[in-house]
Amino acid sequence: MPGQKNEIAYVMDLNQIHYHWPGQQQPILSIDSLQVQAGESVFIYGPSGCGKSTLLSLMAGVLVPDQGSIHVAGFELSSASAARRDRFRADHIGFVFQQFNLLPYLSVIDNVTLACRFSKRRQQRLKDKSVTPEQEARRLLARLEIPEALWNAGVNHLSIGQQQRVAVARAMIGSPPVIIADEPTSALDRHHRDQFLTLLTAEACDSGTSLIFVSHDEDLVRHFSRTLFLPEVNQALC
Ligand SMILES: Nc1ncnc2c1ncn2[C@@H]1O[C@H](COP(=O)(O)OP(=O)(O)OP(=O)(O)O)[C@@H](O)[C@H]1O
Repeated sequence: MPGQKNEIAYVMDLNQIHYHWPGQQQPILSIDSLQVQAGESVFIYGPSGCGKSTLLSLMAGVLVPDQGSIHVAGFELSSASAARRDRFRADHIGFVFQQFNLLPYLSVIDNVTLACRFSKRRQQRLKDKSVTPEQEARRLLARLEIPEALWNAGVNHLSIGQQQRVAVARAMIGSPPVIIADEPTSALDRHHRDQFLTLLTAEACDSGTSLIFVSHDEDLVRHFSRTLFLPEVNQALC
């Protein structure tokens, strides 16, 4: 298959990446090599403005690098068309954004199952386990400690912390090989932040999903199996 590597060694494999935003002279990112293995949970941290969100957008195929290659689960995302990247992302990458991007006019359950409606791959993975999207949404919501009384409510009835966990359930449904999370804990107090990370990393570990999580908050390091300080990996000036 075009764009497919023969041997899938890494869930995320970046080589010789350069990226600069339009209108800027200097690249914001210049990374020789960065790999994430299947099942790893990797914490990427660094100061504000050092390029963490830009890196995640490249990993998710929202942006494409000026140079270099990005393979995700063996597929060369960096040379694929925009439409192919969008399809690949829906099937293989769960994205948890800073603002969660939940749909306010849908219930909690419908927000979670929506990810399956856009992806036959996610549906198929659930079918292989003889589970419906609704059953899996219920399992994930229970696992992430969303009270059952809220499952049919609109998402705007939920606290910020609950909305974050719904966003995680939506990212995880249908077992994508990788979850990418962009600083989703910034609005939480220390207790709720630790509780959220414990639930997120436990579910990722149990489902064999790799987790790539960025933050400027070094305190979160202990929740992850590996830590990267982005300014050390990034040869571009921060
Ligand atoms: N949409 C954009 N257009 C142009 N330049 C951008 C854009 N987004 C980010 N940048 C530039 O890239 C730099 C890195 O931004 P990025 O959001 O990746 O950093 P970050 O490490 O995630 O920061 P923070 O921790 O504050 O979220 C910014 O300083 C900015 O100059």
